[in-house]
Amino acid sequence: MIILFSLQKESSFVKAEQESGREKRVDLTHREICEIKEGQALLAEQCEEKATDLSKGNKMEEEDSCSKQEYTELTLESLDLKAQEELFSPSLSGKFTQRRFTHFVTETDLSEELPLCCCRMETPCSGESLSQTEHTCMATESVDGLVNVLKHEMMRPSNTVHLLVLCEDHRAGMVKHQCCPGCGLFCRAGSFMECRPYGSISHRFHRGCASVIKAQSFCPHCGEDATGAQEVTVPKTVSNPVTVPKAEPVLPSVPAVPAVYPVALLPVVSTRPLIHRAKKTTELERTLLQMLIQPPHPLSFVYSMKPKKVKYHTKQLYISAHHGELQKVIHLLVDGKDPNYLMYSQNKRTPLHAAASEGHQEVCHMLVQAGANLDMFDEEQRTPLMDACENNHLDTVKYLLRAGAALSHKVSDIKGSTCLHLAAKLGHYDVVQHLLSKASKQVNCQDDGGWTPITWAIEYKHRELVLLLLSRGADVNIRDKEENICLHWAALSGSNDIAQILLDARCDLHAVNVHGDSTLHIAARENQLECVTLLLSQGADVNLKNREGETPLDCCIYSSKVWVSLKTNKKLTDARRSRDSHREKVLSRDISRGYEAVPIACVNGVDSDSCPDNYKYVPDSCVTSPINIDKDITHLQHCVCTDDCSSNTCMCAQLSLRCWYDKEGRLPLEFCQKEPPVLFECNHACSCWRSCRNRVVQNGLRARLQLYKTQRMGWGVRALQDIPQGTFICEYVGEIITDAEADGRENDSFLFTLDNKVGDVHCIDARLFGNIGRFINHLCEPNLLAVRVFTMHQDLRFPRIAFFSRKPIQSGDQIGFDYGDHFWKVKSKYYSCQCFSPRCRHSSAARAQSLERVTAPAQQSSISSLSKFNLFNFSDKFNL
Ligand SMILES: C[S@@+](CC[C@H](N)C(=O)[O-])C[C@H]1O[C@@H](n2cnc3c(N)ncnc32)[C@H](O)[C@@H]1O
Repeated sequence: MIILFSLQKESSFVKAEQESGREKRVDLTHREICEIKEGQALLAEQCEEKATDLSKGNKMEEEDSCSKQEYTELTLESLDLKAQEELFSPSLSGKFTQRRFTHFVTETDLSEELPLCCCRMETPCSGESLSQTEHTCMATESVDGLVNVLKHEMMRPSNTVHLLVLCEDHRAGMVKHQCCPGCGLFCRAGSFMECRPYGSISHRFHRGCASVIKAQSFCPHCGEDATGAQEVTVPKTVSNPVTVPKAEPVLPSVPAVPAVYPVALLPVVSTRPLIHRAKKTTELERTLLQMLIQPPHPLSFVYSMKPKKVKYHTKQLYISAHHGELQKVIHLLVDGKDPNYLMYSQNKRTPLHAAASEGHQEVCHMLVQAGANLDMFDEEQRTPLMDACENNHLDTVKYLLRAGAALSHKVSDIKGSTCLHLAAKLGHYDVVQHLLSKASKQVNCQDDGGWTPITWAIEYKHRELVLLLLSRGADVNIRDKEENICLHWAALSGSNDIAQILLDARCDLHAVNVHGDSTLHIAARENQLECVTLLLSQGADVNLKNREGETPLDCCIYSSKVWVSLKTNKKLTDARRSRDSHREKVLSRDISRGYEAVPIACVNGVDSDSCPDNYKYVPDSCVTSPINIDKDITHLQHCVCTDDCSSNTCMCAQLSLRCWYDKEGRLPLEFCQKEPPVLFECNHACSCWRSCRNRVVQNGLRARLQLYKTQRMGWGVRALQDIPQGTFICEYVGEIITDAEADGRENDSFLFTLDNKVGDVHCIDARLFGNIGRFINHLCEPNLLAVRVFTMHQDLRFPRIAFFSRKPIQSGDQIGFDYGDHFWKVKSKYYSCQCFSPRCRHSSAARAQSLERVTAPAQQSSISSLSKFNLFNFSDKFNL
């Protein structure tokens, strides 16, 4: 019983049950025999005949029931004598004999052999047998086109010519290889080719005949290189030749007659042309067969079968072929029964179908020789070769292929299967291997369901066959009509080790079919625990939904082991995904695009936001409208230092009372953080070197920082190294705009006021153009200190805003400065501070408290003194 499962759920399973051809046919055969027993004239006649045979002591019954093995032994015995004779005969080439003998005792694969002669293979024809035929030698002498008929014995130089009844003289000539294997004419006079491989006996043949039997380059007798053969001319000695028109030596016009040799010894040539030339045995064939089967022979029961005047129905040919009754088959063929008879009650199968499905190779050969069509279809479009493949008869498969049977036919009634599909389905390893050796391209041939041979091997768990097919190029990702791939089928059949093999062969674990079912859906639905475990371990998605919205968990049996396994995996997967979602992803290696001396990476471990890209990173402040900054070099105060500007005599340092930077370039611990002085660094008008100590901010960013996503403050900046107090961290860079323009800007979250108390007020807006400073958040306990610094110009309206570490900062700490009370006064309407410092002054709780304090005048002064440094004069701009 073959059940073709659809991979769809139970409700939509397409189950197609079909009777296996073999089982079905066997049943029907029995039925037919029963019918016959019930009174059909045919069998009655046969029974009667058998009874008569038995009473006469006829051995036919025993012979019929003789097993194939017994038959082989008998024939081997008889032929062994021949082989031995050949082996030790001084007249034969040892090589030739060895080839034939080896061939005889080993394999039947004659297709690879040279088409050599069989001049020494006599049919065991005794004088007694000949008494029933005409006592006429059928040998024909060829003397340059003239032929002369001579006397008796039964031989032929090759199977391409008829068996000839020969006289003793011609038998001797045949044995001496004087008969041309191409045309069967004796070469004793006239011109012909002679090959003398070993000097003693010459092998004779016609040059033209050699090409007819495809032996142009070698002697058709011994197989030796024919270039050494010579053309010789022997004077005519025969007095009364029968004159016939001169003609090129050609093959006999009738098909080759089946000789009663064991099939293993019969040279097999493609019988296709013969099949097409003759559907039925000719009169001549029948005569010769009759001659062969008439005489009893001491070595082979084959020849002991006596002719009986029995009239068989052609059906008997089918039945005998099915049962492997070789003699009977021969007898029936001689009797003129049609080898292509269609057995209507058996799906229009032919006798060749019957013999092939049972592996009766020798019967097949007889039928083929008698004109049976190798590629005859039965009602299911099934050929004899398919039957042999399906029933694992390797030798018969080999024979039929050698004889020319086609491999690529498809069976229409069983979903377009080829021989490979049929053999793969049933796990016939050797047959599949042989078929692939003959037609490797068919390895991925799809049947009507879109299934390839490997699909069938997988479904039926033929592990070794799967490996074989993979090694021969089977594609594991070919999709069938439902878009399943091989792994779906392994999941369906629950074949864990095959699934592993397929995964190793890069079968797609995540493929889904037309129903959206993954391999895990299939394994879960089929309750295949081991497969489920394997697929999960390989990373199959336990949460994947099919077209109906079902996950694998929804498909399996509730509380089953598969369910527990999937449930556990789901929990672990969900937990891992949750963890993964928090794992930081690097969104940018360097947001400064190389403009800073150290790269600034951007990471996000909080959400799926990508790197901020709504601004342009610039390393220095810029303008977008005309702003007149005094950069006149003659207006610059500068030093004339000859040292490294570390002394108090440095003019630049004197501007800010002293050089504040220590030799490490840091602000000293005593630097006033409450009211930081304005710093004047040396400039290009100075006499000192560019490397003097009084240049830090102008040297740019040096600390290793990272832009990262905070939990509650949007993007923020953290240190990636421990930073000592007083270290320059970065500048607040942006677009320099007038205060009036700043007031008109829609987004005021990035404004830093440069309130200098000396002239026009300007701001730095980092909203559209900015550096890492624009991401620094407010901390109520800030670790940064904002300091005004002048470097290349000294226009007091436009100080640079430089952040220094107010205290030691540890690697990983968020850096932040105090935005000032005014900022929070404005922004607290929208949000509160999220710094979560114990001393947070702008959290919602802190704000509520401060509202209470507003009524207490004593504390108001303390607030105003605190806000002095970070005083926001107007709006929500950061202020120094
Ligand atoms: C100069 S930006 C700082 C970078 C900003 N976090 C971002 O994602 O672009 C200022 C904005 O950051 C947010 N912010 C800064 N410090 C904060 C704090 N302590 N609490 C809540 N929000 C803060 C506010 O939205 C504020 O308007």
